[in-house]
Amino acid sequence: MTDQTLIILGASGDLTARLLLPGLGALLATGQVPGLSLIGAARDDWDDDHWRRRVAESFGDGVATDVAERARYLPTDVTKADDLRRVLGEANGPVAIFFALPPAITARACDALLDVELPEGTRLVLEKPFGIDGDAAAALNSVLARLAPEERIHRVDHFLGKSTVLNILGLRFANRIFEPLLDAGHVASVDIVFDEKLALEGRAGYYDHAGALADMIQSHLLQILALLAMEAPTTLEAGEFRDRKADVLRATRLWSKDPAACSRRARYTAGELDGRDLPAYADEPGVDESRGTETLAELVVTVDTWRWAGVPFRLRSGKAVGNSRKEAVITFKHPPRIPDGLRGCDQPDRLRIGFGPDRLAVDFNINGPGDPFELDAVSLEAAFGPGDLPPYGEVLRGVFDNDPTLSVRGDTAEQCWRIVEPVVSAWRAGDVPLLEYPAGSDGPADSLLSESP
Ligand SMILES: NC(=O)C1=CN([C@@H]2O[C@H](COP(=O)(O)OP(=O)(O)OC[C@H]3O[C@@H](n4cnc5c(N)ncnc54)[C@H](OP(=O)(O)O)[C@@H]3O)[C@@H](O)[C@H]2O)C=CC1
Ligand SMILES: O=C1O[C@H](COP(=O)(O)O)[C@@H](O)[C@H](O)[C@H]1O
Repeated sequence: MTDQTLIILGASGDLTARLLLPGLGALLATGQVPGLSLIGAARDDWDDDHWRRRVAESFGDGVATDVAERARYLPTDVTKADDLRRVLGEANGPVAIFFALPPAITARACDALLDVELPEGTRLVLEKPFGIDGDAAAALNSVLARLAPEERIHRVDHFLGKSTVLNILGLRFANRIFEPLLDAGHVASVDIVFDEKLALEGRAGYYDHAGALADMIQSHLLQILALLAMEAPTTLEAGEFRDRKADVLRATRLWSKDPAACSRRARYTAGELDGRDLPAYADEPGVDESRGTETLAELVVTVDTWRWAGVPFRLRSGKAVGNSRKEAVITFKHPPRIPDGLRGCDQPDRLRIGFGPDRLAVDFNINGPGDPFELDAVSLEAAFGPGDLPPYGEVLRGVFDNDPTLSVRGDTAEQCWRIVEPVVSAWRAGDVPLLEYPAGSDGPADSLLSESP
């Protein structure tokens, strides 16, 4: 049994309670991380008992009770080196430091760590968005390089821990029938959509500074794009897998030189969603309306490679959307020639990879009942098997195994900012209007996604 310690900076936050601790509980329940101690740190004036109750509630009944009972909480300002030194002084064995903090605070905490001696083998685990823009991401990478070697820096993107997202690899590279068709010769467009019913949910402190573009598209959806567009790696070992993803993101740029033509931004107004009356985003507690933060973003990019040049990849994510649509849709070109006499072949073939519900569907045209020359659109569906672990459990397994495969490499994090930066500048300059949509609706009418949900 190897003793080690997980330190969670931002222990009182939403991420820690809702996703990180349940993921850790599920991982601990497998017995794969024996000897773990847990330390929580945030500015809140909590004590050990308060933190232990939160940990036990998030783990669930009877899960890793020894870890919950021994957990420590230290009131901490993570931007102060003395506070961080005190927290590290309580740790046993090698340490993993999880920054469950808003990105600007993470950067300040890393600066503070430069004045602290870190135990041998320390792993640094950073949340998305990585930095607040490209310059900040580059600066943060320089600081991190002084704190730990790249293989011990885990830039978390929990979408890479979702079994449905990882299924893209199996679907593409362990089957003969789809992969030969995935190129500009056959594919008309690729849509990656993550529309949520969730609204702000009390997260103004973080979200009002990030917005949908940084919160979802610059991070999660570009990672999905990388998996959908990458060349086949010979192995899923970290070095090669991350190289193939980096190839795609380096080749990705906006569809047009005019950000107004290839981006949309919008914000929800008051509305009703599943019986909940939601206030307008601008009226949510903690929101500064003058920031003009978007709650829905769309972006069209091209992956400028031999395989994909000319295929639009349309990325979209929105909050408080009535129809929770979470999927990647590959739309194929029409067949080059349909014999005269066959009717009803208007729908293009589509491959749909659902991220909730987790399902795979192939839409195509076959004989319907009755007239054999009249075709109907049908869908073949399969459910993806659930993963052993929730996404954060999967991500943490990589951290404890010292395996960075599922984390985002430093250069890739900077590329993701490079891709969205012309849009960020155009939005800041007011070149793209901030549209509105009622909460509970399907989003703004002026959408870049031609296909209706
Ligand atoms: N919530 C989610 O669904 C997800 C969040 N994330 C990422 O997780 C990160 C955190 O988000 P979230 O948990 O929602 O944000 P919250 O605002 O809920 O939590 C932020 C945490 O940081 C702490 N904090 C802030 N400043 C300091 C400081 N100077 N010293 C010590 N603690 C500090 C806060 O405690 P206090 O202010 O009391 O000190 C709080 O515990 C973000 O980068 C987000 O992108 C990623 C995936 C999903
Ligand atoms: O990172 C984030 O992801 C969630 C959506 O992910 P899910 O796994 O909870 O479905 C999103 O709601 C949140 O705004 C964002 O920060």
